[in-house]
Amino acid sequence: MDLVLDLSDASTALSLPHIRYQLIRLEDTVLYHIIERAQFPLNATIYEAGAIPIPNSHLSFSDWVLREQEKLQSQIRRYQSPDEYPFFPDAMQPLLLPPLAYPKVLYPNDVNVNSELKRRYVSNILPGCCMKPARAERAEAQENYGSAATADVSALQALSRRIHFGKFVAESKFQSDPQTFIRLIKAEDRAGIDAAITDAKVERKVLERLRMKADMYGTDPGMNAEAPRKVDVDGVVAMYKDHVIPLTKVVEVEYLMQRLKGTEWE
Ligand SMILES: O=C(O)C(=O)C[C@]1(C(=O)O)C=C[C@@H](O)C=C1
Repeated sequence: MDLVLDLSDASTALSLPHIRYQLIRLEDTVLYHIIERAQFPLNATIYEAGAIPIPNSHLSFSDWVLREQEKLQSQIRRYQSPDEYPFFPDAMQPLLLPPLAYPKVLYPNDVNVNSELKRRYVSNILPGCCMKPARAERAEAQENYGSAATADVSALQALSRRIHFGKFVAESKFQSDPQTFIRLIKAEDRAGIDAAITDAKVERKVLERLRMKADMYGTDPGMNAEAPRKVDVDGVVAMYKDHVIPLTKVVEVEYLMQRLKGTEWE
């Protein structure tokens, strides 16, 4: 799979402006896939295990589609890329293509917040982003079950990639001030690490820009300016404010907590 971060040399890969540029670019990817998903009703049935019978599986329909996609994509190197993490690590298959040699930019770690992301996606993000008239009037449409689950795969993968980019942000911040981070990590001071990686001004800018993008991308040129947007703009902002940014910070903190393992930092 393509890696949007330029890994050809480690200093570019870990430059904070470069990483932030990629985070901004990923906003477009996330928004695009959420807009695609929002054209279908919520279809809560597809998230309920057992509601749609699947031979030899107890998974919900949506989970089954995601797991099968991951099985396939694992064979074509998707999860070799250091910014891609599976939702179903147990589904990984042997590679069909020869492995790629990515330069080692990140410190070895097992941080993966995808289970929590998927839980929040189903219970909060999706109900918040689907348009309200669609929620009320188009409660279920079984003819869209496949389309909705397919759109979920793309949306979840884009969100996961954005959130796990936190590892590159954390590595960059660590390298710019190792002494501070080593002290906090050794003290297991997660709250202190969280405070050290937080930049409230950048977060405000992310949310302002996202509101403008959701409003713009959710409108067609020539459409009546008052017409409903293709996606719930407040829902999109809440998705980032309450879930995407907080989970990115969890990834940053947990990555840093593992950053000194096996090293002899003094
Ligand atoms: O850009 C950064 O410095 C990040 O750590 C990323 C991010 C975000 O998720 O957008 C998270 C924490 C910071 O407070 C600001 C922004």
